[in-house]
Amino acid sequence: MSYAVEVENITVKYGGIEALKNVTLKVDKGAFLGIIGPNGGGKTTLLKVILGLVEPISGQVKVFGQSLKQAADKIGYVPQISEFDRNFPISVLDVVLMARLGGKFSLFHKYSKADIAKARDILAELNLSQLADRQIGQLSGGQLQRVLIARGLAVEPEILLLDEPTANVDASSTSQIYTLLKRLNQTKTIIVVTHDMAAVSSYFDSLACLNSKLYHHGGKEIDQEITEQVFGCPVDLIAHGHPHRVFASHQAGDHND
Ligand SMILES: Nc1ncnc2c1ncn2[C@@H]1O[C@H](COP(=O)(O)OP(=O)(O)OP(=O)(O)O)[C@@H](O)[C@H]1O
Repeated sequence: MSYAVEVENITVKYGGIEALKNVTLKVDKGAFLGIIGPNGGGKTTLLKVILGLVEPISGQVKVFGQSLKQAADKIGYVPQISEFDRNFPISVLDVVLMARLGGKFSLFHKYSKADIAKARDILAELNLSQLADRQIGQLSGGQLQRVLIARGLAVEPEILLLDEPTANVDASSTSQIYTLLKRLNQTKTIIVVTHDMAAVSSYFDSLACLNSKLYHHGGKEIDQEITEQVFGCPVDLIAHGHPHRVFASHQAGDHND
């Protein structure tokens, strides 16, 4: 089995803060991986290391067996919605088009017909065509999140990394977004940082638990010992009503599911 992403012995420090300690994570091609952990546990940092946006002090990352430089165009990124300035006066179509330029964005750039056609195709695939000319400031949270996914897909990646894609959306948009990701997973490796434990139980096929160190990577049924190590609190505080499905060793009958 070839790995989509191989993170080996990565350590990241921000000044005195050790955000990642010796993290090794090998993600199979075609995986739909959820990364969970407490606030400040290093989840975003790990995504940024995989993207080459944060430089580790030790360790290495490979994507499909290649260096990050060689494989940069194989990865699409959907940042946390809070990192995105929705007051920027730009249309939905332009958000997707800009991503096709990579780092070479210029206000005076003229997009090729092929770029415009591709951006429109992606919007159509995500059922967003009717919003193409809408200013992003006029979108709902769920719509903006799907536009950001469209932007992540604009580079036609083989791997899609998403940071909290359902943090600010309601239950119906959440299920729409995960259904969409599940569909995209038919052709892409998907890695999602999330606090959404319901998603963990119903959508992901594997799970990584991170709190500076990686405590678990494998099946999505994790035991109480791991959750206490990772979160430092009882399971019930994080399970949001889905303890049985998520936590295999949890006592049956403790909760009404
Ligand atoms: N640019 C930075 N400079 C300094 N410290 C940082 C920087 N980015 C992150 N950190 C620190 O590194 C640690 C890990 O942060 P990170 O954002 O990776 O965690 P996270 O698991 O994504 O958190 P959350 O769930 O709250 O989004 C935190 O202590 C954070 O304050």
